Amino acid sequence: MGMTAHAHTNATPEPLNFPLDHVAIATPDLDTGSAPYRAIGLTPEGPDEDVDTQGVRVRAFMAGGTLIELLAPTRDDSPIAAHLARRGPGLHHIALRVLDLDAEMARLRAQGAPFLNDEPRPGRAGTRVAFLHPKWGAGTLIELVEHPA
Ligand SMILES: C[C@@H](C(=O)O)C(=O)SCCNC(=O)CCNC(=O)[C@H](O)C(C)(C)COP(=O)(O)OP(=O)(O)OC[C@H]1O[C@@H](n2cnc3c(N)ncnc32)[C@H](O)[C@@H]1OP(=O)(O)O
Ligand SMILES: [Co+2]
Repeated sequence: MGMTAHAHTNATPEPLNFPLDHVAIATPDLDTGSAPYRAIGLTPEGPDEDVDTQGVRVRAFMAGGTLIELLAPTRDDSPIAAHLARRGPGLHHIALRVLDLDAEMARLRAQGAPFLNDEPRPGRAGTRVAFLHPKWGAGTLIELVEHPA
């Protein structure tokens, strides 16, 4: 079916800019936060990962092509510890995948977008990440994430 729809049906698809990479959920405890996703039938992708520069431990569940990431704080000064204290557990941020993080940061900065970090920072699984302030994000903390080549 559909063989005539595209001239290059079997070609590797071009990687897209801005697909939804992950949705992140703050939890005081990864097992507690994971319970609903395990009950639904998802299983974690590999082992939990500590991202020391963000003060978080991450457990990722693949849901279709998008991850649901549970984030638990590993330090008192973790942004997740602050979030849990002020806003409680639940949705924390969304992350959009970009092909060239440095280029997207420069482009958005030229429009006045307020990045929370001056330079890209290490994220889970060898990624580089940058965050935009939730006020600018119309109430949502937005992350841009670039995967290793
Ligand atoms: C592992 C890695 C990966 O994906 O690979 C990760 O994701 S690490 C994920 C963890 N790392 C990060 O989140 C790093 C970036 N985050 C931060 O810098 C911080 O957490 C902020 C987002 C700036 C929030 O810190 P803080 O609340 O102290 O800032 P602020 O006082 O300027 O708050 C400004 C306003 O934003 C609101 N606000 C705070 N956190 C929010 C959130 N997650 N979603 C939506 N709104 C939020 C506050 O209630 C406040 O609103 P009102 O003024 O109306 O009260
Ligand atoms: Co994230």
